[in-house]
Amino acid sequence: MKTIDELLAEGVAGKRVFVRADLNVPLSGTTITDDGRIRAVQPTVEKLAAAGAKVIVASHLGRPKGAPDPAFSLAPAAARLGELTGADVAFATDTVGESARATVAALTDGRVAVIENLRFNPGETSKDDAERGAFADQLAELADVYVGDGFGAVHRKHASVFDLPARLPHAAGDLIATEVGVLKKLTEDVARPYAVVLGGSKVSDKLGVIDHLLERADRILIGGGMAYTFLKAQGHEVGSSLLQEDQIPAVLEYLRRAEEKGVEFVLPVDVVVSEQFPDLKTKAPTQHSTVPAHAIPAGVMGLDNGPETNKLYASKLADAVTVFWNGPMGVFEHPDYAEGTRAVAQALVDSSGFSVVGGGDSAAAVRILGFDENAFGHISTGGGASLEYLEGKTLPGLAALED
Ligand SMILES: Nc1ncnc2c1ncn2[C@@H]1O[C@H](COP(=O)(O)OP(=O)(O)O)[C@@H](O)[C@H]1O
Ligand SMILES: O=C(OP(=O)(O)O)[C@H](O)COP(=O)(O)O
Repeated sequence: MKTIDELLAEGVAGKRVFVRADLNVPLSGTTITDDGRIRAVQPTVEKLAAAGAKVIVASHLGRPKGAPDPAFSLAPAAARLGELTGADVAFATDTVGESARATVAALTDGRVAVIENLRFNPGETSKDDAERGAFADQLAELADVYVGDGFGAVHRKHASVFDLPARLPHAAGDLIATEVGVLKKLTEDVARPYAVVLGGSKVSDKLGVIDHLLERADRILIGGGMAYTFLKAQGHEVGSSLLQEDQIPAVLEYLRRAEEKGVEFVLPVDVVVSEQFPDLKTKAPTQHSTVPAHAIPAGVMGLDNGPETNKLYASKLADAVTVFWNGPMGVFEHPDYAEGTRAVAQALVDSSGFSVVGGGDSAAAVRILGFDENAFGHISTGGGASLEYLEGKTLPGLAALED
């Protein structure tokens, strides 16, 4: 992979450089609740701008349905990038249309523009190679050089991640280089016990990693929205909790193999439940209670690990020498459901082992809950991306930068 410094040595002054970032930041309305992913790509953007490039920053945000949707606009992220870099950042209100073309044409050397959410175009995420390729062709017209630095999205075979770098001279940005450098160590000989904590809500995306973890980890702790498919598989009712019913046979197989291999599987023993999903905008206090994980009443949903689970998980992490954690333990965005996530973060801070926290929301959670980033071994901007990297899968966005 060509590094950004090698690219700079070749000279980028006056060139239009397309930076595929991951600016998929958590928002409350139009307010960014954690800007970590923007800060993470800032060094690459600033290096290119300082070298006189015309920098075009592109990203997805959320999962819009292939059409413009103001709720998923990148405008707040563009404004924040401007504040962080202390320079004007132009914003194009489309991705490959008139606004993008005019915005890029107006860029002078050393200036930066952000184009609108790539996923407003159906070609970005299409499974059809030709449709993705056609969108990549349009993106390629905007730029002379491609820099891949959206680590959080490198596991996606999307037009801007996979097809576009094949059409332009390309290099990897500093963020990708750092992320791969740290995660690579976890694929080599890890210091044991090696514990992995999995939670969050992208259950169908992430359950598959357990297949691999059964060969690597000593302990697997499951929480957050991931836990209920396991509890259901064990025969417990889970009310209206997040559930991936079609994965129950796979989960049963994971539990069986874990026992066979002596991998310790740890599930919540109690959970915090409520009849309704909380309002994350007003954060209004909710009616909630703690129940045993094997006795979740009908009509309620599990929204956090309970206090007994928090103690149990802290004890399982206390002597772990290597820990990888992806996915919050609850709906941490609301104070009534943040304790499980806080407890895992605190356990990692208290432990002397090496901990990697990965994922847009997990990384945001530790910062929003007030933990010092430096208390963790590494905070990765990618959840799904880091899990798939650890699995040893070929990541489209890294493979595309190889040659
Ligand atoms: N029990 C739960 N039910 C529903 N959502 C949950 C639950 N626990 C955690 N979540 C949600 O999971 C989201 C993060 O999941 P995910 O995207 O998989 O993590 P990451 O971005 O760290 O990879 C958070 O927004 C959080 O509110
Ligand atoms: O937030 C992201 O991934 P993550 O939640 O696994 O960290 C990335 O921006 C990828 O987003 P996607 O899972 O909608 O493709």
